[in-house]
Amino acid sequence: MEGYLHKWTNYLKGWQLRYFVLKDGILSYYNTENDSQNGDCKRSYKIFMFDIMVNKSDKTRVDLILPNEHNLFLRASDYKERQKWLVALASQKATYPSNFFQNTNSSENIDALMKQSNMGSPNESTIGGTYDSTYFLKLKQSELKLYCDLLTQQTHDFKNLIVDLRKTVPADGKDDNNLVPSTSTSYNSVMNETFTESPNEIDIKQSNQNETTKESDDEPTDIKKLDEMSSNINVTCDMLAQIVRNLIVLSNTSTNISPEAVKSLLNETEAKTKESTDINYDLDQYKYHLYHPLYLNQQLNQYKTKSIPIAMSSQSTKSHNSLNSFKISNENLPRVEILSTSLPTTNSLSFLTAKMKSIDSNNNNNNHNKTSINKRIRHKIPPNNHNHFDKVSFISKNFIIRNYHIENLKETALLACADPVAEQLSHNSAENNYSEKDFSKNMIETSVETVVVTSGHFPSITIVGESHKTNLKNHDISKSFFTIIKHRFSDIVLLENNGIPTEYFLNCCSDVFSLLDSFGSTAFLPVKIDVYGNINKIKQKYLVDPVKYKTLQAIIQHEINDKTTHAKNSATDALMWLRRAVWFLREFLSNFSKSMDSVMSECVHISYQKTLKQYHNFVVKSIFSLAMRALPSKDEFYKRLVADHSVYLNNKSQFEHQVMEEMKVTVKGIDRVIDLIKDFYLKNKLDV
Ligand SMILES: CCCCCCCCCCCCC/C=C/[C@@H](O)[C@H](CO[C@@H]1O[C@H](CO)[C@@H](O)[C@H](O)[C@H]1O)NC(=O)CCCCCCCCCCCCCCCCC
Repeated sequence: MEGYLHKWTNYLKGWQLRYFVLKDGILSYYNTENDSQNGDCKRSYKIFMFDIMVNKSDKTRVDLILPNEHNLFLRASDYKERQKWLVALASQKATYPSNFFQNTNSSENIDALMKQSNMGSPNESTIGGTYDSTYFLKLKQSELKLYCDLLTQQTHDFKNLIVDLRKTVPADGKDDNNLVPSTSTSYNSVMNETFTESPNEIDIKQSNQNETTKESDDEPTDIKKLDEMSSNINVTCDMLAQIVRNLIVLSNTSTNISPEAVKSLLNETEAKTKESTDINYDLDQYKYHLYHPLYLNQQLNQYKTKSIPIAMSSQSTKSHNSLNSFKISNENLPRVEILSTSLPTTNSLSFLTAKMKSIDSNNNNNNHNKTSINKRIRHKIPPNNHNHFDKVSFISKNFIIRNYHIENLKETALLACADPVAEQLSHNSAENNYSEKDFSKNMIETSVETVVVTSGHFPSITIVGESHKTNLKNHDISKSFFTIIKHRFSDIVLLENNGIPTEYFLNCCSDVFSLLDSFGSTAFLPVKIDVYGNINKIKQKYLVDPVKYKTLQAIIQHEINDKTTHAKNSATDALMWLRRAVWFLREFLSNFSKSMDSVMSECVHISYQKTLKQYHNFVVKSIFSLAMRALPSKDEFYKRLVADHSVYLNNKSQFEHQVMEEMKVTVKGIDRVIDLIKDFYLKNKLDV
């Protein structure tokens, strides 16, 4: 959904008209509609962070409340428009819950995609297994809350209106107390307040005329208004009843619900959501800001200093050591926002966490320390680097963490270095006088350096993540999808007895299949649902006991011992299908990277025939045909794989060579794991 809304700025500037776009859980605003088309975004917010409130006195207002932080007050052109935004916001909040943003592709992602597909093309989500009912519960709960609030407000208004009407026209219908002239203003003000979309419809002049004329002329307007109001209440009640029915169904359902049930749940409210949320499964750059590493990078390149928050709280650093163990939290504190194409390394995050803790405890114990940190740092910031500062986020009472995208890494690194050389460089950078050599030397030495810097009111911590740039080989034309994804099959480190690390393997799958998102067509949705459904099933199992299930083989062995390999939603079944998907991918990459002249559709066809086709009935085969028709062209495909389009356009063949090499490396990495899985399955007489 998108459109103009007034946004409260401050007492000086008041309400300002801005163009808002709500999509994929992100509310972004622009100065004008034109700016939205050019991607000139003023700011973006993740909707899950806000409480959506209906304003009690202004029926055109939606208040987005972020406790202890920035609130967003919006005003629609009229009541109906406000209602549409409310429903759209609430629906998006439920569709994109906080942990949706955690990984490049989380399981919630699938649910959201599934929901979108239901809206766009109802039949497409009915393939594959079952879905987790938690998502739908959350969705319905959120809807329930919104409609309860609305109903309360509407009935309250209704009651006020009746009370006011009673005062205006006494029970016997005569204005014995001659109240009409004096109360008409109050009556009108209530009506105006209640029906803000058409305040002028109440004719004040008319109401001041003699009683006979007034009563006969005003009555239809009153009744019209009362009708309108009661029908609004009716709609809200219907919605509520529907949601309650959904909730009853959900509460009687096991944790998994069938695609049919999903369909009926969504179809019931389809009319409402379709109209209000206007979700298309088209490419949306803001979505990629959040979870697609390649697109994130592209956007950052494009918008330089625009902020793209990826929020994670640092709750679980102790027990796990990968980035995925950082959970998004709905609470405001503590939270770390990382604004970087290259997410900080595990080391840097642990370092940061430790640093935060020590700074916090220092601050709590000793105010003097806080002051000295501020002082020490202030003079280190080159003045002209302020504009590189991105979005801020509280991580503790006193501190904010900022990170910088890769384009600013030079400045970041320079700013972040605490040693004398760095300080010297920092000064140089202010004059744009540093050399690349100095910089790279410095980068290596200080790649996880942390320093406290100040900007504005708050002291902040800057961490410098590992630069992917430094990973690039000399001949690399541009970063590709393969260099940017965080988990690569080729990087899998096998554990004892050739154990495949569960978490890393699942992350590899998530990352690599995320490219499908960029294809943009709903035709790939069944594939995504299937793949991520299986990833999720295994993940669920893994999360029960990450230590016990640290390898894929351990999970399957456990099911073998428990004789649950054939149970519904078993990890054994999920891994079998996931392996088949990866096998298909492997074949495709292998075929594609054989020659510069390879044809996309041929490669897909051959790979399909060799791998998946044998397991598919005619329905699934027809889905395959559908996906084939939506295949991107080869050129498009390469564009999806390149971080910097302009570099690609000037060096097409070099980039294509680079990608082909990277594909070959990926194929080798995949081979290692899918062979091990196959061996394990065969050894245990499991279907593979
Ligand atoms: C270049 C892009 C080409 C894309 C072409 C995609 C063609 C795939 C067509 C197949 C559609 C399959 C849809 C779903 C089918 C399911 O019915 C089937 C069975 O599901 C399983 O059912 C079990 C119950 O019976 C259930 O327990 C289990 O959980 C469930 O999985 N599933 C499958 O057949 C698996 C299909 C996987 C398809 C993977 C395709 C991956 C395409 C990847 C392309 C990535 C892009 C290239 C990236 C290159 C850069 C790194």
